[in-house]
This record gives sequence, structure tokens and C-alpha cells, in this order.
Amino acid sequence: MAFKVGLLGLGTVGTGTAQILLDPAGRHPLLKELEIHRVGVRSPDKPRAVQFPEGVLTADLEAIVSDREIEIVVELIGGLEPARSLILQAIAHGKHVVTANKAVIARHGAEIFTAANEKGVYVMLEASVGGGIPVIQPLKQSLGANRIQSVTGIVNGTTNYILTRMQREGADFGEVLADAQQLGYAEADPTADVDGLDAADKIAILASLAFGGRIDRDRVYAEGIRKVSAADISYAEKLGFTIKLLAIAKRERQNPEHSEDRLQLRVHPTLVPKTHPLASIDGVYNAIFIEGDPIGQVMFYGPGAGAGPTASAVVADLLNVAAVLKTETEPIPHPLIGCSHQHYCSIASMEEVVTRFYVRLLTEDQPGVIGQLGTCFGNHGVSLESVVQTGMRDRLAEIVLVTHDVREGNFNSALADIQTMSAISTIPSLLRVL
Ligand SMILES: NC(=O)C1=CN([C@@H]2O[C@H](COP(=O)(O)OP(=O)(O)OC[C@H]3O[C@@H](n4cnc5c(N)ncnc54)[C@H](OP(=O)(O)O)[C@@H]3O)[C@@H](O)[C@H]2O)C=CC1
Ligand SMILES: N[C@@H](CC=O)C(=O)O
Ligand code: NA
Repeated sequence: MAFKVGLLGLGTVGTGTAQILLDPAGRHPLLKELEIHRVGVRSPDKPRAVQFPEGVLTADLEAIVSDREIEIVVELIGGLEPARSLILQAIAHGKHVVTANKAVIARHGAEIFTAANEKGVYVMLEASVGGGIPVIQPLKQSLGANRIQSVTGIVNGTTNYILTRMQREGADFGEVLADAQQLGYAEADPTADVDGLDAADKIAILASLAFGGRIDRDRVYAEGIRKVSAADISYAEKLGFTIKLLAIAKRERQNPEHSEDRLQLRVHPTLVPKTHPLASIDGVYNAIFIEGDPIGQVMFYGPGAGAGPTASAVVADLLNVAAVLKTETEPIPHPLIGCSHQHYCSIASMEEVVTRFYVRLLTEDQPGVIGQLGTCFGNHGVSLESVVQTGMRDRLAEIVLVTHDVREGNFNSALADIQTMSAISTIPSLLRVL
């Protein structure tokens, strides 16, 4: 007996998913038991790369999520609404759900998983983070024996593609973004990619799995790549770093005043030492670097976006659900497949984060400026790792400095004082260093 699947969305990922399901030869045998029953789109008359029998394609998505014959609904339309409502309706009708939609899971995961657990259905989301890279199931299953300390990822293919091309070719930001959209990596509205919001959704999901609690998405700090300049890419290179948009979730060491560990959750462009495994992840590739006890360090690497890779993860989830449907008689959430966290993780403020900083300043070219900078940083407990006057720009001296680890709050106080110094013209760049 085949498991009937309702597909919502036949765009980049939906088309890739349909292509795999319609061509099961040589893949897992269970694939032959998955049948696309109906496909929901916005414009049924649009030309499509895959063809279906008459009546399969429809613009009535509510009819799909309530179709009695459908057991699994695959949500690949993206965005918050109507995706959220359709997922909840599918669950209410007793359907299992597979989704690639990190935005809806990061923001409405609590509501969705509560409904799914009450109804005894699964909501699977492997494609939502790292595209084709298996990382959700490994966090749920293969790494379950570990106490996770940190998850650090390059989880947005579009921005990694843009930064890589800017670095290799000195290419212009806008031109490379247009290519990323053409290639199907960027979201329909690329703001979410470029401003770090997509990566923030993804790290919220990973943190929830890694640290076993719900995450308030609004507490994830997000800073995108719009301000990363060719000058900074070049200086970083000379200092032995590559600039990457990192998404970081880190357990802070237990503070005796707090009963539970707190999490740092942040997304920002970061200078990554070239010796770090994440520094060599280029183009649309993603990687998720996880530190845990007792495993130590492990990195998951692969294509983070695009039709085929993302569909590979969607179909893996479909196989997981089909396997459970074949073997389970009771609708009990499988402890290694379902998600049943109840409490919210405690999240540290950015002021408390301890990190290194890279700063580029334009100053008057006069004696004593570097000394004044050193004194001002020193007054706030900020120790400098390196200070270089790189040359002149617009008749001003350009100074690049890197700090040692410092509490972000202290660094900000030092910077506020520095901005009042008469010799300082502007601070064009301020980036964190891994
Ligand atoms: N693209 C990628 O590389 C990756 C995407 N994802 C996620 O996968 C999901 C799908 O992305 P992607 O395939 O790129 O998106 P696309 O924009 O390519 O496709 C969206 C599909 O959904 C349909 N659709 C959109 N809104 C509605 C609506 N209101 N009613 C009915 N149908 C609708 C569209 O119909 P029509 O065809 O008629 O316009 C289209 O078929 C998103 O959540 C995205 O974040 C995750 C990882 C990678
Ligand atoms: N727009 C996203 C697609 C996958 O989630 C990205 O660029 O990574
Ligand atoms: Na994945």
C-alpha cells in the first residue's frame, strides 16, 4: 500500500522533491511506497518542470491538508502565512508534516509541536537547516549521548556565496546577490538572507535541539553582511582571517547565581582564523561545527541550498515518517524522531558575550593617536592583540586593530569613549573575531 503525499509548493524545492519521488529507481526501496496525491501551488497554469496527471495540481491548498487520503503533507511554500495555518490544519486533520520552512518553525515551533504532540503526528524539518546536510536527525539521534557545548555554523548559502565571490573576485555585493537569486539559493525576499534573519531562524532551531529547550526567536541577535566591505575582506586576509557569516549557539559556563546554564545565540559576520575548519567552507556550501562531551569536535558539511540537495533532505524525512507508519501501531511520539521540549532556554544578553573584536578606524594622522587608543581601551579592561596603521584613506590615517577576548559591554564602553576623541574621524568597521 502506498503512502499518499500532499505537496504544498512546486517551486525550487518542491520541484526537486517531486523529481525524486517520481524517479525512485536505485534509491531507498521505501521510496516506491510514496505517492504524490495532490500538489498545491499559487498558479496552476504556470509551466512546470514536472508533469502530473490532470487534477493533481490545484490552487486549493486547504483541500490538500484536509484530504482524507493524504497521510503526509509536505510544506514547501515558505514564509509565515499561509504556511503556519496550513501546517496547523494538516496536524489537526491527523497528517504528518515535512517542512523546509525554518522561518515558520523558528517562530511558531512551540505552537506547531504542541499541536503535533497532542495529535500524535510528526513534524519533520531536516531541510530547514543546512539544506541537504544531515544535521537535524544527527542532533536528535547520533549525538544524543553528548552534552553539547557549542554549535557554530555557516548556515546561509546565499551570504556564503556572496562573501566567497567578494573575496575571490573583489566582486560587487549587488551583482553577486543577483546571481545567487538566479541560482535559486536566495529566498524570494533576499533580505532574510542578507540581514542574517534566515541564519538566526536556523540557529534557533539547532540550539533548541542541541540544548533541549525551546528558544525565543526574538532573543537571537542578528546582524547581516551588508556592511562587510572589500577593504575589510582584504585586511582580514592579511591578518590571517576569512570573513564568514557565523551563527553561534554556545552554552555559557554555569554561573553560581543561576540555576541553569545560559545560551549565547548570535548571528554576525565574523573573522574566522584561516586554520579553523569553517574558514574553508566556500560558495553555497554550509557547515555546522559542533563541540560536545565526549565527542569533542565534529563538523557536518555539504550543499546548504538548491533544489536537489534540499529535496534530498525533504525526501529523507518522508522516508523516516513512512518507516514509522509501517512499523508503529500506536500514535506515540518516537523519542528520537519527535520534538517534545516544554521549557524555554535562558539566553544571555549580547553585553555579556565574551569575544575578540576587529576594528577599523579613520583618524587624524598625528602623533600619539595609537597611544591614546591603547590607553582608552586599557581603561575599560580591553587588551589589544594587534594594532596596525595600514596607510592613508581620504587623507586620514587608517588603523586596524584586533582585541583579545573582552566582554562586549566593556568593549562598547571603550568605543563610546573613543568616539569622543578629537583625533577620531570615523569607525567604518567593527566585526567580531572567532
Ligand atoms: N531554495 C532553497 O535552496 C531552499 C529553500 N528552503 C525553504 O524551502 C521552502 C520553499 O522554498 P523554494 O522552493 O525556494 O520557494 P519557491 O518560491 O521557489 O516556491 C514556492 C512555491 O510555493 C507556492 N506558493 C507560494 N505561496 C503560495 C500561496 N500563498 N498559495 C499557494 N502556493 C503558494 C508557489 O506557487 P507557484 O509555483 O504557483 O508560484 C511555488 O510553487 C521555503 O521555506 C524555503 O525557505 C530551504 C532550504 C533551501
Ligand atoms: N536562502 C537560504 C536557502 C536555504 O535555506 C540560503 O541561502 O541558505
Ligand atoms: Na539539513
